[in-house]
Amino acid sequence: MPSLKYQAGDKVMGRWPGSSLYYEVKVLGYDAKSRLYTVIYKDGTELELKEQDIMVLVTSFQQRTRSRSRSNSRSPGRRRSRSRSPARTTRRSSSHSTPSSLILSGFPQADAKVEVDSEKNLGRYNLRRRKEDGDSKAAEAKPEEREERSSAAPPAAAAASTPLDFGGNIGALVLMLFLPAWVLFLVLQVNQKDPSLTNLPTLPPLETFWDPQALGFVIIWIFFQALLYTLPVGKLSEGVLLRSGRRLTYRTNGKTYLITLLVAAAVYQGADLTYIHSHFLQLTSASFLVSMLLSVYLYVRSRSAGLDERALGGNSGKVIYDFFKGRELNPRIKEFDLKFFCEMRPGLIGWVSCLINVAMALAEMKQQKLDAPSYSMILVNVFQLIYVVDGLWNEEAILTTMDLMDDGFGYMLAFGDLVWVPFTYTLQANYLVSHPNPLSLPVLTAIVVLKLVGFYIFRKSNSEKNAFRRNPADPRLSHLKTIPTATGKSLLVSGWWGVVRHPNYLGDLIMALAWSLPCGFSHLLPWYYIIYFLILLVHRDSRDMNACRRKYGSAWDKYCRTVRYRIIPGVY
Ligand SMILES: NC(=O)C1=CN([C@@H]2O[C@H](COP(=O)(O)OP(=O)(O)OC[C@H]3O[C@@H](n4cnc5c(N)ncnc54)[C@H](OP(=O)(O)O)[C@@H]3O)[C@@H](O)[C@H]2O)C=CC1
Ligand SMILES: CC(C)=CCC[C@@H](C)[C@H]1CC=C2C3=C(CC[C@@]21C)[C@@]1(C)CC[C@H](O)C(C)(C)[C@@H]1CC3
Repeated sequence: MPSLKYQAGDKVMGRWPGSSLYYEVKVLGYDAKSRLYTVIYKDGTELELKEQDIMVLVTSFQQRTRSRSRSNSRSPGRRRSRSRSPARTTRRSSSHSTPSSLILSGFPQADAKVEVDSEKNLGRYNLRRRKEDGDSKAAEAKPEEREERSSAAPPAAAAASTPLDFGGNIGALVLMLFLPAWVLFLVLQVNQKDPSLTNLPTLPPLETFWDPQALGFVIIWIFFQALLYTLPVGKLSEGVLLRSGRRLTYRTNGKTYLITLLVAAAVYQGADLTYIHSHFLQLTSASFLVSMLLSVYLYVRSRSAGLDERALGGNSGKVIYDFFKGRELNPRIKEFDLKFFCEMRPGLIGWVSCLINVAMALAEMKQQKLDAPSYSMILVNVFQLIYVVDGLWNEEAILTTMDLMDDGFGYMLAFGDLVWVPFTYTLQANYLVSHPNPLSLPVLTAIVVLKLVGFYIFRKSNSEKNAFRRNPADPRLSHLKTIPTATGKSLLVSGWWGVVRHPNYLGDLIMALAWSLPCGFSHLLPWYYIIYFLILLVHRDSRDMNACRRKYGSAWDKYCRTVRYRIIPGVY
């Protein structure tokens, strides 16, 4: 490569894709067509980088010399503080010719210009490779060592260059208009005697949508849940390490309150919950209003969030897209985490525990003049109750999901949590109120077995990944094979995560099937959930694949080669 800036064999600093972190890499070659350098990181990860993502390596000698001269000019106080905190970044000397990106020796500082602290940085980055991939414990570090190393993993600042999902601004705008319209369609359609596709509902007069009492109930419900969430009862759990270098704590007390609510509902049965069924449209529009106000609040406050507090995917600078996707990663009012609260409490608990689904069962009894809910209704209620109780029981596991780790909190999740989940995930129960579907015992048994199989796969796979991410050295996981990655984190390649790349989605989809089956095959409407869910999870899977490809580079490719299927073994 004669006329090139970097030659094969050169040791340089290469930017880690999607981040502002630079690590030592060796140049392997250059592709004139794509104008990309192939480089290899110290752990063996090979990536292709643009020239602007590469810079000259600052050697330990140069570094030491500069550090010495710099530290000589520093106040003793500053020197002391540096040696006490090895994870701190160092300021770039003005004479240094490297780009103003970040090369980190520890936690990233979004707005700081820092320089290569190569000795320390490389020491941390120089991962011990496994003798073989299957030798899981040989190369795994102690948890505290792992924690330290993983501090180098998260990208420094929310890059505006992160690829846009959903078709960017236009796609986000279309979705923002389409999603509420779709909810409205479902809510109106399910009340039709014949909810088939050839019999579309007519739009009711505008004043039907507005009911101050319904708005009052929605606000009271949310504030009641917020009050329960803030009481100092229950466990405090730690979230994952953030790019800002912080770890947030969450009060994971959902199950305590779910039990309290269920007991309270069983004891106090005087309330006429059928109000929920008869005012479903008004409750939906009231919740939509609340989610809209919340989204505006979230967008406005995100303007004062630091770069390292913004989601990588929601900080594009495109107003509509960022409003939809969510700009701030973990918006909090003091210790009150808005995203965690909205995702786990008002909508989720409202969905099943003592409100919407139960209200549908009561409405069915009233409308069909039954002494007890039908078997189909009982199945749907019990299945979804299991799902929500499980979610709250394992609340801590949500801290390692995409929503909590990667997605900002904006319209998508605010609307999803407060409108989409409570008012569309209840569609099967809503449908059964006026469209009975008697079940024979063998069919009922088959559906129960299907649900249990789905639940088993869902729970086991989610718990396996959560346990591994929390403590990779957990002795209960010692039998699992892993692939090391340049970030210091490993990827599970056997167990559930060796079957397909998203075994948890597989379990979730099987459960979704079991939720629709009790409604029979007379209409497509109650099957909407599984169709939507399939689209959501396939899209989510590809978003995650792209994000992991950016995070883990060739280690991810290796994982994909080993575990070939994404969600359904042998099919997809
Ligand atoms: N009912 C509903 O409407 C919905 C339910 N869900 C459910 O929520 C749950 C969470 O889903 P979601 O947040 O989308 O995704 P996951 O819980 O699957 O999280 C994906 C992350 O897991 C890590 N990961 C991926 N592969 C591996 C591996 N081989 N070894 C170790 N870690 C790995 C990666 O993060 P990293 O490496 O950074 O840790 C990746 O970004 C699922 O069960 C899903 O079915 C999701 C959406 C909607
Ligand atoms: C179309 C649209 C607006 C999509 C928004 C998607 C949200 C509805 C979902 C994104 C991820 C979710 C999760 C759950 C509910 C649905 C949303 C918010 C979840 C809380 C359900 C209960 C599970 O046990 C779970 C905790 C694993 C799950 C987490 C993801």
